[in-house]
Amino acid sequence: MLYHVTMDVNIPRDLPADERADILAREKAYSRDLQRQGKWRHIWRVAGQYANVSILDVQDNAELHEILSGLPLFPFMEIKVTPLLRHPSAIREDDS
Ligand SMILES: O=C(O)C[C@H]1C=CC(=O)O1
Repeated sequence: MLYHVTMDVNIPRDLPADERADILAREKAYSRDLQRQGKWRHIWRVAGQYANVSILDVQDNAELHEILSGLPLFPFMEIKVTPLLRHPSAIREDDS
């Protein structure tokens, strides 16, 4: 199943710099691993915001929840999920 996910990040200003750097490094590795697996298909920065728009391709709601709640930045994110399905007018065969 495909999901459109928006992640707004809000890291507290008083988080120690080394802790922040550690979380960001773990977040990057976690996200890249899922991209290599094909589960995190797209990630885009939202211009002018510390936020991203992503497309995830996972088995079901339970797997999506497991992945999102495992994000190192999860405690500092507001996440919105929209489930997607193929549009009847879509012409790309390799995109569902
Ligand atoms: O920077 C972000 O948008 C938050 C987060 C999501 C993946 C990643 O590497 O960082």
